Amino acid sequence: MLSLKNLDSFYGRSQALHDVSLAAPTGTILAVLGRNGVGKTTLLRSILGLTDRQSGDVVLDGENISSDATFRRARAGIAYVPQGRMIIPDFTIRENILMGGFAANGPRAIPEIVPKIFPYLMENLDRPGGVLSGGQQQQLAIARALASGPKVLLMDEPTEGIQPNIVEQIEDIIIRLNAELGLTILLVEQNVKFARRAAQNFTMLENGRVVADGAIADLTEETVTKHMAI
Ligand SMILES: Nc1ncnc2c1ncn2[C@@H]1O[C@H](COP(=O)(O)OP(=O)(O)OP(=O)(O)O)[C@@H](O)[C@H]1O
Repeated sequence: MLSLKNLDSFYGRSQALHDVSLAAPTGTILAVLGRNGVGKTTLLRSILGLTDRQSGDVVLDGENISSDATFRRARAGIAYVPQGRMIIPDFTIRENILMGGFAANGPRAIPEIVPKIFPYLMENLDRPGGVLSGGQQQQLAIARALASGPKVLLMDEPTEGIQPNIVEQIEDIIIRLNAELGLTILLVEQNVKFARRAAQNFTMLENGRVVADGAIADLTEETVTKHMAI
């Protein structure tokens, strides 16, 4: 279980998150919803200690990791698939994947599930990451995150900017990673339809605060319109 208690988070003097509490039970998907700029990316970054300053608790499986350095949080089992993918274009696909292993203590290896879910990457390990399409780069970012052997995946708008015909494939992979590896996933999404398909629970943010949360089955269209319509 990953939980946040009364989390405040800051960039310089500017407070981006206010008193955020949430819980993602082990093996579930929690959708983090809200308009652009409400603090969804900041929430994921705060879990890894990547903002300038934060207070409150980040608790993973009963252990309070909120004063740990980022690399210790990664070693505790949290991996990040950032918005924009952030792969290194001049590194090979293999190097990009193995880079994720540096976040963990164990041997550096291509994770066992990668050939099953991303055969294209396995067949092209020596090609540079930069030649991949958006969808393939997203696969690579997910493979890199898996290389640290995580318990929790933080995913920031994983289908953003990806060709419509590939979006469903990425969505299916996310659902599979949860179902087959039992990964707990925090899924930042603007796509409510996918959030409803994948997640058990949701948290809605507005201006850096939680304004609604609960089981995704209880997320009403009224709440979506109120907090997500532009
Ligand atoms: N590095 C930064 N330095 C200062 N302020 C920042 C920084 N990153 C984000 N912010 C501010 O924090 C607030 C929350 O931004 P954040 O990127 O977390 O929102 P978001 O919901 O993820 O938006 P988007 O969907 O556009 O990614 C915004 O007001 C933003 O301007």
